[in-house]
Amino acid sequence: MDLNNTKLDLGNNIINQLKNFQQKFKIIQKEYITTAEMNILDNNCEYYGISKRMLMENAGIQAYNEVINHEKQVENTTYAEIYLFCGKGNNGGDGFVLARHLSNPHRVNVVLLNDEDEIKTQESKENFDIINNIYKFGNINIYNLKKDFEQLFLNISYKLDTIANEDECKKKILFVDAMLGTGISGNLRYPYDKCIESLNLLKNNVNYNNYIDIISLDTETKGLISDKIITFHNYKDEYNEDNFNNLNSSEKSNNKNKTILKEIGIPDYINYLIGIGELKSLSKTETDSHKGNNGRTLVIGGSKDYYGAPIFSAVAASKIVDVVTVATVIPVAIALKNYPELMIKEFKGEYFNKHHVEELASISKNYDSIVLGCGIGLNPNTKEFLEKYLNKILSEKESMPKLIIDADAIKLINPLDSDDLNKNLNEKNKELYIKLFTDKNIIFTPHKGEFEYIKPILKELSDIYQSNIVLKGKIDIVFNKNNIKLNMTGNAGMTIGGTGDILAGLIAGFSAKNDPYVSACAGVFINGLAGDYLNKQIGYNYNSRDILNVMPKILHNYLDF
Ligand SMILES: NC(=O)C1=CN([C@@H]2O[C@H](COP(=O)(O)OP(=O)(O)OC[C@H]3O[C@@H](n4cnc5c(N)ncnc54)[C@H](O)[C@@H]3O)[C@@H](O)[C@H]2O)[C@@H](O)CC1
Ligand SMILES: [K+]
Repeated sequence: MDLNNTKLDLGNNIINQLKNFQQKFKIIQKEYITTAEMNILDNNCEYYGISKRMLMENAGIQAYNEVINHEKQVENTTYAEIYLFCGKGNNGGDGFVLARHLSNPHRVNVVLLNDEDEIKTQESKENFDIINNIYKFGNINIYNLKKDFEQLFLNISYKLDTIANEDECKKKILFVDAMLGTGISGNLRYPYDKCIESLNLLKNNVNYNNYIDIISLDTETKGLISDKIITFHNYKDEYNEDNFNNLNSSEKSNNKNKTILKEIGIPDYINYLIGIGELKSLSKTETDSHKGNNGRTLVIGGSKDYYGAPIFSAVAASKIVDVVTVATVIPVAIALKNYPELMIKEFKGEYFNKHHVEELASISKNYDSIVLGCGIGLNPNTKEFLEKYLNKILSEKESMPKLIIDADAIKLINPLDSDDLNKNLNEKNKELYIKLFTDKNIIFTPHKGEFEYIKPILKELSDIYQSNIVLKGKIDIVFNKNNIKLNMTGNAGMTIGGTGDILAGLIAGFSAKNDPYVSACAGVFINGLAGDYLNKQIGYNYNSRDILNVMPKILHNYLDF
């Protein structure tokens, strides 16, 4: 099964192939999505044309359907009043959409937790404006909680008393929690904290309890006890991490039982596509930074046979981090004199060998990320060097930089005792490749041929591998034990020499200060984007140096680096 033999028509056959790939390498996707991943998905939806405005409308309609179902749950119960507590983020935006749909025929009270001019996003503002335009005609009241707090909760208690007294008519009041969703950070600020307190008080009041329903949109705002959570797209329990983990098992299952998951128009395959989201999630260059703050990368590579590879890799990394050192052997170091932006650490000899291990291992811990392998060659001394070097730095776990293992290094560390790739893995350096493949800070960047050296190891360690693999090809596959994504950028022009070295350098640059998996995704994406940009300008007449030259422009276009 090979994703790269697909015809241009991607269709769902690529998803089936992806599923086969997942099975083959026992990639188990998590059942829920984290906030960071949701934000990446948001931006990727936008990148592929599914706007946040569309998603918000879908969320609001899905919530509307659920509210109506919930209302009907008890025989001829109706919501005499609905209060939607709306925050200033997009969770609040969902509330505005829901209010619009509920306002006919329900009586709807939109309660702003912040002032109108604090509403954060365009899509949320637009949905509030609609409410503002029609509320005179619809059954809609608008409150500003900071101004109306006392009066509002007095009104609510009065209405609850009235309903409680007319018991026979089965009326209820619905509170919708559209205060905070996945954008919550830290402890609740006023008036969110007081609002939650007041709602919980009302809910716990025996005189009112039967006449109140509380429904949370997307996530339960911290501290609120709601009857139902309508969450969108993937179930998010990472958001509830603080109180989710504190919940005991029965509460946890209750949390899940009261959560209903609604799809909002994000097609499943978008989860598998790399887009602008990964790039945007990377930490930005700190403005008031001093040298080294924005990452330090070490490139270990080069040999008598290849001197260009480590340079391509190092120059690529230098577009992202502010300190790049090339550790290489003398024939390459001479060529590096023309690259003043790079620091050089020179080692005697024409190939790396075991005498270089001590010194190189000791300087390695001063770096945030390391590229290992570009142009390093297949000399037997180098194989011995790699095994000793890797064993040494992998034994010092605490200061382990992110490690990108590329090109010949992938071949050299292969634990097979012969070139016959189907032979069993030999015991000789088994503990080395177990260390290598169970470290989530390690990223392998094989092309198809080099992947043959990795496959048998992944098979044997299929239950425990944690490292990241970038399987380069027409469609790049970036995966680890719990994630798999495809990269669609790039074109046939990218097969020129050096693009793999550039990719390794970009991933090292990104991963110096960011999550290794996301950095690997961002690396293949931006590398292909640069190639596509050049392809549009000059067809296939570009080389790796051209890619390096346009990289700052591409990075700037897509990132506020
Ligand atoms: N991700 C998606 O695909 C979709 C997301 N949608 C909604 O968008 C939400 C995420 O929107 P946002 O990222 O704007 O985040 P939120 O809507 O959760 O709001 C975040 C804002 O609330 C404020 N805030 C954060 N923590 C606070 C605290 N402790 N006390 C007081 N104020 C606090 C901050 O100013 C922040 O800007 C989701 O939960 C979901 O409801 C929907 O529109 C559907 C589509
Ligand atoms: K909420």
